[in-house]
Amino acid sequence: MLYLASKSPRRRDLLARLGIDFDPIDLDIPEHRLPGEAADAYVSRVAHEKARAGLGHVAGEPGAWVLGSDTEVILDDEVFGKPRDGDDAAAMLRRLSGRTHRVVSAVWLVSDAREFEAVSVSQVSFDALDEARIAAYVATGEAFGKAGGYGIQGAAEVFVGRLDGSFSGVMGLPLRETDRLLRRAGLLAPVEAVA
Ligand SMILES: Cc1cn([C@H]2C[C@H](O)[C@@H](COP(=O)(O)OP(=O)(O)OP(=O)(O)O)O2)c(=O)[nH]c1=O
Repeated sequence: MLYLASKSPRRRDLLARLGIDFDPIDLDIPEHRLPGEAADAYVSRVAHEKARAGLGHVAGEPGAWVLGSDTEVILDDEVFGKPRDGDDAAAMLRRLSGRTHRVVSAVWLVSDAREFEAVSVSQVSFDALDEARIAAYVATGEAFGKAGGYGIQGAAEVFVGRLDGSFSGVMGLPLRETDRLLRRAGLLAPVEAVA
């Protein structure tokens, strides 16, 4: 049985697109970067902690696998998590305006016996945003609950001049990488080699 350790409705929708049955597990894992911890290592650690905590939830169930994921926006080694409030969201968008940032999504698939990780890194270039656009976007409410204070799958897509990477990865669960993990674990059939 596969479990998804996530409260995120987006992750649930994305995983469902891979055509695999799973049950979601609601968890609240604290997300705090440790002093001196590299940004990418932090994303990986949090995703791992989510997956491991999910496994703790279903402890003892034979054959249980748990998927956990974390997504962060990273600019100049600074990690932008989910905004605290509207001012925080506007401040993040001001910093992202006219620049290219990275979006890192780490995915861990864990069982009692084995663990696999995949990481998706995307480069996202934002157009220059003026105060009126930032205020209008924050007023839509879309910024909340999303790393960096924006959702590429919504109205913020118009800010994106260029995306080099994975659209689903930016949204929270990179589908190609997750599909590969599930195949490595034997939860989906291996892909036949094409001659
Ligand atoms: C950059 C970006 C992030 N996001 C979302 C994906 C993640 O849900 C969220 C980052 O927060 P996360 O801490 O990765 O995830 P979460 O708290 O929403 O869910 P859970 O820990 O229960 O799995 O930001 C978008 O939906 N669109 C985007 O364009």
